[in-house]
Amino acid sequence: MPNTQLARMDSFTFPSYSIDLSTGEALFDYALTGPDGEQRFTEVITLPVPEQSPSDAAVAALGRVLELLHVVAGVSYYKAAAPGQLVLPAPLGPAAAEFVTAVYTKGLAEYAYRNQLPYVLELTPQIPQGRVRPAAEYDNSDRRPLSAVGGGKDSIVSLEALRRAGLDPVPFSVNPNHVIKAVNAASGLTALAARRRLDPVLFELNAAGARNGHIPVTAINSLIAVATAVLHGLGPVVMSNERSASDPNLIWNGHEINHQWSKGVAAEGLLRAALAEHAGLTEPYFSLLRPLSELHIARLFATIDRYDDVVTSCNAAFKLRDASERWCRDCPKCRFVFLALAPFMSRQRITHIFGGDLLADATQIPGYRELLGIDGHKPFECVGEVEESVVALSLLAQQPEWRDTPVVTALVAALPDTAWETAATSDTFTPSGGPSYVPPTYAKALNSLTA
Ligand SMILES: CC(=O)N[C@H]1[C@@H](OP(=O)(O)OP(=O)(O)OC[C@H]2O[C@@H](n3ccc(=O)[nH]c3=O)[C@H](O)[C@@H]2O)O[C@H](CO)[C@@H](O)[C@@H]1O[C@H](C)C(=O)N[C@@H](C)C(=O)N[C@@H](CCC(=O)O)C(=O)O
Ligand SMILES: Nc1ncnc2c1ncn2[C@@H]1O[C@H](COP(=O)(O)OP(=O)(O)OP(=O)(O)O)[C@@H](O)[C@H]1O
Repeated sequence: MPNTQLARMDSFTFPSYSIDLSTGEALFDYALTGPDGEQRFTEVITLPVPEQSPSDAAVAALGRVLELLHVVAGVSYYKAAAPGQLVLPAPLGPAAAEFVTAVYTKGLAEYAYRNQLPYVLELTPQIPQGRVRPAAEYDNSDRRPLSAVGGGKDSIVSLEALRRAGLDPVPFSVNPNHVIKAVNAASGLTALAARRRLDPVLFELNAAGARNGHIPVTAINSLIAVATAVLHGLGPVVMSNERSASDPNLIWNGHEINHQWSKGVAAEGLLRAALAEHAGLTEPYFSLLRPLSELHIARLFATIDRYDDVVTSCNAAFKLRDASERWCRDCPKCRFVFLALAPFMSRQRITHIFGGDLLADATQIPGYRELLGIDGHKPFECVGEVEESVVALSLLAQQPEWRDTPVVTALVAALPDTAWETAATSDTFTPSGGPSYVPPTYAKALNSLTA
């Protein structure tokens, strides 16, 4: 379909979804419609099939989770045209409606900003009138947790904390690539995986110049994880989203633009409430690392060495096409993670993990200036707060192994005196007292890493 026609699309709808429990394959249909006709899409999500048939209660709860997933996974196709009307397939209660609205507005905020589409930030879904049948309560809170694994340091910290605390986690990933498979192998635990196949038509439209941009992928992965946990009779989904994920990159037209919105604490609260209301799940989902800074997580990661040969946090390794083998060593995430880990491990160990030494490379200085808030705004990537970067630099500046490297020397000279005062009084290593949904049974799990 030519892009002139796509640009005239005025409505996005959700014609149907279905699941075949014998194969785990769910089909989610979407449609963009306008005066020139219709563009249909089908996304295929395949859940792992359990050995034992799920109970009737589990199947009922699963159906409700998939209803939410159908609507949320539509963001990938909605964004190809961003019509003004978003017409939901069925009535929703207030909590589910609030969550879905937030996914399409706050979750697409970076997309709206980059494409200069301010109305997306104010989108109000059209929700069919009618009563939503209340969900039966489904309490799986005391079962084994499903621990989402993304291949990076954060999910490794959670997985090890849960394991050492005796909570017997099951690793889980969507579309595990070679990095995730290697992390799972290093853990020695038996993992579950779901498959997600975007409609290839979307890539054709993208190649032809359709609107494109960032989507709240964690909201989609999270619901796939919850669906898998319910289908397998497992307990809560444990995420590894840190406190800095809640910080916006910038403010635009009075709205917060946050690349990591669906990793933030507000999204976590909305998803939990939607799952409780719509699917009856009492303890479905939380982030174990929510109270911690990235730097604090990096310090915990440094205490674990069994994943050094495989851990990879660089997003370039997770592209659908032309992915990098491991760390690309030239993106904001590689720069930030290197800076965050360096104070807590030897130069030899970190150089082994990354395949190179970023602080010895003067061409990295401009990128580090952005992370430290000297130039530009916080990059649109999963990176910590400016204050965390400043604290990491202040630690490196005191270490003989690091203080004379070209990058550390240049950055120390560039930072204003006020930054050092901020670093000296920083609460980076104090868990925040802000909102966190970690249940009491799990709250002490992180101590198992430092004990
Ligand atoms: C790996 C990556 O960073 N991808 C982002 C990149 O996309 P690119 O074209 O370079 O590569 P692909 O990921 O292979 O995507 C190909 C096209 O498919 C579209 N698409 C992909 C996944 C999906 O669920 N829906 C889709 O429509 C995509 O738009 C591409 O056209 O740039 C894109 C545009 O900015 C980003 O949307 C891609 O981000 C992925 C969805 C992704 O998985 N990104 C995570 C690594 C990521 O950014 N995570 C954030 C958390 C964000 C959140 O709120 O969940 C983080 O860790 O901070
Ligand atoms: N493919 C995936 N399948 C399931 N969960 C995922 C996947 N990718 C990321 N996640 C989860 O989403 C959350 C955010 O991912 P993120 O990439 O920030 O974490 P990470 O890979 O553990 O660590 P790092 O921040 O070092 O990259 C984490 O809880 C992670 O476990």
